[in-house]
Amino acid sequence: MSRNLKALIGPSILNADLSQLFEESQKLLNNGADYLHLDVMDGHFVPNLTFGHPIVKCLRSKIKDAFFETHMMVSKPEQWIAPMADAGVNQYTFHIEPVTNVEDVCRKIRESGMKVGVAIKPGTPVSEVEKYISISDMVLIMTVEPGFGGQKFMENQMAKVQYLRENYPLLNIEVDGGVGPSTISCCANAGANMIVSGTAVIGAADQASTIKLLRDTVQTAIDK
Ligand SMILES: O=C(CO)[C@H](O)[C@H](O)COP(=O)(O)O
Ligand SMILES: [Fe+2]
Repeated sequence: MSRNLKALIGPSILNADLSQLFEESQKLLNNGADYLHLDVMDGHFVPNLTFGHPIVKCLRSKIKDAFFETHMMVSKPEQWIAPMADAGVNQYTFHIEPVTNVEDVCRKIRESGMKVGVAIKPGTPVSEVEKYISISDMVLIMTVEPGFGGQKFMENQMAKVQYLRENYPLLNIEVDGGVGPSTISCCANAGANMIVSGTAVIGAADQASTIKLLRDTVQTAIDK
């Protein structure tokens, strides 16, 4: 795999104690998280609700320097670009499934100063997202049906990751859903370099060593 790639671990705070969002986030960063993955759900694209830009803005006011990725599980990603940029988001990752003009959304995200992530659900073919690689900074391959934390990792999604890694050696490929110590080798060997892990990290007795294990496993595969 290309040595120019970097293993990055972005814990998801979805299943954390959200009444303590700042403390939980700071703890993850103190324990070695490379970035924070913030799951935004609108109750329409997915059957669940979380939080939006006002909460992200509050978190940003207390955490100045961490990289924030918002995973936008929403039906109208275009609607939230400006508010999320204003809230201090660094990367805006959105699902392409409900969007008719993906190029337009990518351009608007970039113009607002954020990095662009494009995401697909397990049922969406990788060819659907491949079209947008040249105008994106990262592709997210979901390894659960989006909507809830704590679900079982879908190993059959690794074929998509493998295909992308073989064809795009320098692409940032993120996996999200059911990823933890027992499934990380699978992700690392397929070629993912950006790892979202929610339940496995939040619930770990030792967060720092869990984050380190995830990162070391992925970096070892990259350096092979
Ligand atoms: O996008 C998501 C769900 O839609 C979450 O990021 C994901 O589920 C992470 O949590 P876990 O590691 O517990 O699966
Ligand atoms: Fe997510």
